[in-house]
This record gives sequence, structure tokens and C-alpha cells, in this order.
Amino acid sequence: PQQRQGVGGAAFNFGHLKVQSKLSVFLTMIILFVYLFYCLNGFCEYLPTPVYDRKKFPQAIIIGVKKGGTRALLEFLRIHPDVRAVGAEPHFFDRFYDKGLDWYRNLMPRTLDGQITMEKTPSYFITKEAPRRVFSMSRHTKLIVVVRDPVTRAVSDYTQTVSKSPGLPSFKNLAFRNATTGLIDTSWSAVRIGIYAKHLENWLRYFPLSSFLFVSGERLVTDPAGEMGRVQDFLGLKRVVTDKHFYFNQTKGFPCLKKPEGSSRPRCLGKSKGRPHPQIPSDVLLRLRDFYRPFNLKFYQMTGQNFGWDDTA
Ligand SMILES: Nc1ncnc2c1ncn2[C@@H]1O[C@H](COP(=O)(O)OS(=O)(=O)O)[C@@H](OP(=O)(O)O)[C@H]1O
Repeated sequence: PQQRQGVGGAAFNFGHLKVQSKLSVFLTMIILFVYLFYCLNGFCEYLPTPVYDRKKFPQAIIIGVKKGGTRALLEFLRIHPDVRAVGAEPHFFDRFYDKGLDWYRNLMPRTLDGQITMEKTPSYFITKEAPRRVFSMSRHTKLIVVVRDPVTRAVSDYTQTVSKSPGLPSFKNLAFRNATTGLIDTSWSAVRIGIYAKHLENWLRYFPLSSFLFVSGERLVTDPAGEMGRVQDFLGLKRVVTDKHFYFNQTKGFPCLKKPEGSSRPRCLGKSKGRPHPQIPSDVLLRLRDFYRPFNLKFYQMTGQNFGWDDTA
């Protein structure tokens, strides 16, 4: 068979190919060489690229609430091929706004045409300046709020703080300004965060209700696929994440992913998600439930959704 000596002595055997095929191989090689020559001279960046691969501002942000189930939601969304999200919480619109929008965009992952960029920072929901700042980035930003029964949320928040500072006073001591009168201490962040109606009012000064999706933190645990269906519709995504992606892990007591992003093995969220809560005296919980009731009702009216936190079984 006819042999040709390639660059560096590699032998290409084209003997079995017909004239036409030989010609197309030859032409392909010419095109490749021209392309390489062009690139080595630094002109590649001017060539039209078939897909975009850029860092964009997020078109959708999970703005809250702390301990609502925001990590679970983001991890569930990340298995969607049209979603790219920052892993860590950027805290741009609350802590690092001074660093500027370019700094923020640079934190974002690169996206292909048609993919949406996302991030989650649950403290945005309670940050006074955040609505104005997000609005000035883009008035079209879609805002997702994962809400959870404010009483359980407060206990979850306290559980997290105790795990970091074990000497903390009891939940009861922190929750009441005056334990005898039962006056709730609204300056304690674990209590304040749960007054959802108040925080939402602040956001509605800048964004219409249609910019928001309120995800039930409770249903995200009992029916993750159902809640993910709503989220994907809101984001204008195909319903790719379905019940096929979840299984309920009995040991963890929570739904886990069969195949998380970038892995083929099933994975649950880490130990800090789904922690056992300390037992809080029932009278304290009842008092707190009474405190939240009017705010919850207001929140149901504002959102047009009843989250069922005050339903008696
Ligand atoms: N699938 C799954 N696995 C584990 N945990 C889940 C899941 N879905 C929702 N949750 C609930 O998420 C709660 C933590 O909420 P966040 O991720 O928003 O917390 S944080 O604000 O980012 O710290 C966490 O609160 P705790 O149970 O108090 O630990 C969980 O109840």
C-alpha cells in the first residue's frame, strides 16, 4: 500500500481510500493547517464562534429565606442542563456591593447561549438596600423565595447558631424580651427573619409580584419534583428535573438526588442540612406561633398563596 510520511515521521496510510476520499482528507488537512496558522498568530478571537461562552449577570436569584431550603433548591436546579449557578453564596447585594458589578459578574460561571445564570444568597430577602440594588442591575431579574413555617425556621436558625457557639443562651431566653409577659424579642434575627410580609413589602416597592416565585420549603421536602415543576415553569425552562431524579433517603429523612451535577453517584445534602432540632418547650412555640399568625395571614394575602402554617390538623 501507498504510504505518505507525515510531520515528525508519522506514516499515514491512504492507499485503501478512493481518489474522492483522498481529496477530502487533503482538503480537511489544509483547512486545519490554515486554522492553526491563523490561531497561532492570535486572530482566533476574531473568528465567529458558534456558541457563546460568557459570564452574565444572574437572570434569576434565590433571595431567601435563610434556613428555608435554599441550598436544596439550588442543588436540584443545578442538574438542569440549562442552569449554571455559583456554588458559594456571593453576598454581593448585602456585604460586597462596594466591589462593583464587574466583580459580581466575574463570580458567575460561564454560560452557553440559552443557559441561565443563577446564584443564591438568603440574606438578600431581609436586606433593606437589596431590592434597589438588584433592580438597578436588572429590573427583569426573577426572584425566588423559599419560605418555611417561621417558627420551625427560627428553631432551625437557632440550631445553626448553637452549633457554632455552644454557650448560647436558651431559645426561650433569646425569643422573649420579657418571659413573664410573653413579649417576643423582634430584634433577635431568628425571630425577625420570619416576618415575611414585612420584608416582602420592601421588595414590592421595586418589583411587581409577577417577578417572584414563592417556593414552599415544606413541599420541597415532601414533594420535591412537584415544587421543581413550578420552579422550572417560572424560569421558562423545560421540565427536565422530575421525580426520576429524587429518592427519599430514610436515614437522612430527606429527599436526595440520584445523580447530582457532575457525578453519577446518588448524593444527599451535607450534615448541616437536615440537622436534628433541640426540643423547645411547647408553650414557647405556641406563643411564637401566635406572634407570627397575623404576619403569616398578611403574607398569604400578599402572595395569593396559603402555605398552611397556621392550619390546625
Ligand atoms: N433535600 C434536603 N436535604 C436536606 N435539607 C433540606 C432538604 N430540603 C430542604 N431542606 C431543609 O433545608 C434547610 C436548610 O436551609 P437552607 O439551605 O436555606 O439553609 S441556609 O440558609 O443556606 O443555611 C434544612 O434545615 P434544618 O432541617 O433545620 O437543618 C432542611 O430542613
